[in-house]
Amino acid sequence: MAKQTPFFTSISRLYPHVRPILPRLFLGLLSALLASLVALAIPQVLRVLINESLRPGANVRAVWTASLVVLGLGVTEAGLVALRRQFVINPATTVETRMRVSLYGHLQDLTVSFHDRWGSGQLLSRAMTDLNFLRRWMAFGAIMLVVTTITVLIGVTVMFAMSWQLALIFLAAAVPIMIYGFRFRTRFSKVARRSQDQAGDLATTVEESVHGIRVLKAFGRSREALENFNEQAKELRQTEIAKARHLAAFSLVVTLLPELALGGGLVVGVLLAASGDLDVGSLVAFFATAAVIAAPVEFSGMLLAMALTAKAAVDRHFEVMDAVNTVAGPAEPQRPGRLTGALSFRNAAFAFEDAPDRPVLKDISLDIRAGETMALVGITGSGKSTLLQLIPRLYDVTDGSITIDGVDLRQFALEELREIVAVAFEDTTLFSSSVRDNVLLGAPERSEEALAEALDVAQAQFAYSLPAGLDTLIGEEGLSLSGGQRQRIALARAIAARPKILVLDDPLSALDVHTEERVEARLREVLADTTTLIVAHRPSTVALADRVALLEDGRITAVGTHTRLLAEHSHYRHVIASLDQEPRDLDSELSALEERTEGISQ
Ligand SMILES: Nc1ncnc2c1ncn2[C@@H]1O[C@H](COP(=O)(O)OP(=O)(O)OP(=O)(O)O)[C@@H](O)[C@H]1O
Repeated sequence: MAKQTPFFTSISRLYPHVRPILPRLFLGLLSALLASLVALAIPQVLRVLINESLRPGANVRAVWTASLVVLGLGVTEAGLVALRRQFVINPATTVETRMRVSLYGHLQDLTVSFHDRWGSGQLLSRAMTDLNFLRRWMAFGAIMLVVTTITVLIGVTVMFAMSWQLALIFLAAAVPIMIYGFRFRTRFSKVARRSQDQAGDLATTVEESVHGIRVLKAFGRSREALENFNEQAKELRQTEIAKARHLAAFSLVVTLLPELALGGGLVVGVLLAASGDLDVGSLVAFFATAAVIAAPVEFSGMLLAMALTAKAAVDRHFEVMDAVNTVAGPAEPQRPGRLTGALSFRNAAFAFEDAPDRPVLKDISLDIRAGETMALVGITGSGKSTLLQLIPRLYDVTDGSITIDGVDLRQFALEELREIVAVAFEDTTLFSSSVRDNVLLGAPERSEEALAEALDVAQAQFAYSLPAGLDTLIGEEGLSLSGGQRQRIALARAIAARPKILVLDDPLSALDVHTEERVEARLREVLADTTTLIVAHRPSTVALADRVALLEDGRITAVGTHTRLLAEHSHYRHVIASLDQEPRDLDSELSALEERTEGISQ
């Protein structure tokens, strides 16, 4: 459960965003306040009207004048309400947009560890629902809360001025309202927060099931997914009902008590008028004033509920904005004197944030020479993908260091590091845009040549035959590509970035043998002067490498050529044998390799 902060501490955090629009908000507030004061003035005109027109020999012109004044005040009040809207709606949408953009920017900066922990729906609901609510609160709820408070205070003062005895009856009704209001605030805050969090969880479930719709259908789990969703939706409904109940109970109190005061006040008022202690005009004006402030008082429950929901929205927004980006570039970045792409791990270790005592990578020391291609081999779960993700600093080492040409990754400007290192993961993500944009995502220059070469190396020529060629929309909202096609586009994206260091996480796993052979042939040429670390799940991928590093339970246990490791390392032989789909005779393969190597060296 998030820790509760006082209301004003939370709301004051909006100040930097609201500051630029404060003058317009203030004008909006002023319009709303004037509208309320005009409404409060009407009973005073009524008082004069009654006292003047009902007395014997009254002047008929005075009746007309007073009626016209009442009409004029009514029109002015309507005009001022419209003016409030005019003043605040535009600036409030500006604040909403700015906060949304800064949230999105911050989410882009935050670490992968942060995104591992946060459900996408929670972030979605913060970016959309919470900020949408905050806009409506700034433009209406906050202003009306201030105006209502001022109106009630002025109204009560006017009522005291007209008859302190009657006003005291109304004041007595206000005491239980305030006590109840305090309890309402505490209870409502909790359910408001709970409902917003549950709405976020519900959004995560929708997102996940839409994303995984094929799996759910294929495994016939749609019914379970629906039941799970139904449960979550019911929980949210219960919370919403609890919210509505709290609000209804408070609204009942704020409506009923003034009505009771009105009844009691009427009896006392008539007695005062009968005894001559109060003139009839003041009696009517008193109750007309009470009627004017009755509406804001009744409305106060809703306004308070809006304010508490807005506070929860602010807290939720800043929970994300306060998350610190631990993977940031240094204030004074360094770069190597000469960038060759030599990559070194020095006693590097890594543990995920949720399991700090169980390091996934331990004491990794590995040197990959500039231009060298090294394959990373290990059984499933040994930490290969995790190790690759350390290189573009998707995660930071928890111990030791990784350097490029002697400079620690953490000393590079982050943008520069990510220009030096390009990645292609097995699980490819394509964006909702054209093939061209997807491939050139990280390219230093958006040239047709770079695009064509990258597609050629990745053997992704199929892209030219798509309905709109390279301008075909792919990704979530575009054309669906096959797994192998997606992988080749992702590989082309990594190649088009022309990195010094290429990090490939089993990028050919979905390709058929022939396409894989062609990609490998072209990759060999490209990789000639690019330092490459490639996770290999197939012996054919291992064959691309100059040397192989064997990862066993998070440790590098052997480094060498494929031939040497086959000859000397039993676990390596075991891993290679397990990678192969076809049964292989490793001994005869080794003899053949040795013969070939001897032939070359002679
Ligand atoms: N985000 C994460 N949070 C916590 N633990 C994780 C996370 N990602 C991976 N792990 C754990 O780290 C270990 C290594 O995972 P990793 O994906 O690096 O293995 P791998 O060698 O690439 O496996 P595979 O060959 O199956 O892809 C696994 O035990 C996995 O459960």
